[in-house]
Amino acid sequence: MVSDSDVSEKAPLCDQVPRELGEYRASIDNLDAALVHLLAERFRVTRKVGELKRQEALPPADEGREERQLLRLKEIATTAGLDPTVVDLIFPALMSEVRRRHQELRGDGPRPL
Ligand SMILES: C=C(O[C@@H]1C=C(C(=O)O)C=C[C@H]1O)C(=O)O
Repeated sequence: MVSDSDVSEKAPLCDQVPRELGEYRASIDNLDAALVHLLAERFRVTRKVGELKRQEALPPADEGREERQLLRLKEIATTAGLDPTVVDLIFPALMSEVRRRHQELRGDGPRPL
């Protein structure tokens, strides 16, 4: 069983963390907010792509484009000093969600029984 004292040791209150940790976390807060804004913008643009694909009767997925983009982003990551495997962890999930939404826009998502 976890007592109250155990919990407070494992999850210190914000005003009890060392100053340096608090500063790092403030940076993380700002960076995470910026990432969410960038993601929102990416999804706004990919929705336009999905609408265009529906109008033009183009397939929702373009595997070649995804592969080229992943290669490009891994090169950028390496230049930025970031382990490129991070790109492989995040972007395929994003692209998969975009494809799912494109399919949904076409009206061929899963049908109820
Ligand atoms: C956005 C597109 O649609 C899909 C989603 C992609 C993405 O999220 O980057 C890339 C290719 C497609 O599978 C596109 O074709 O450009």
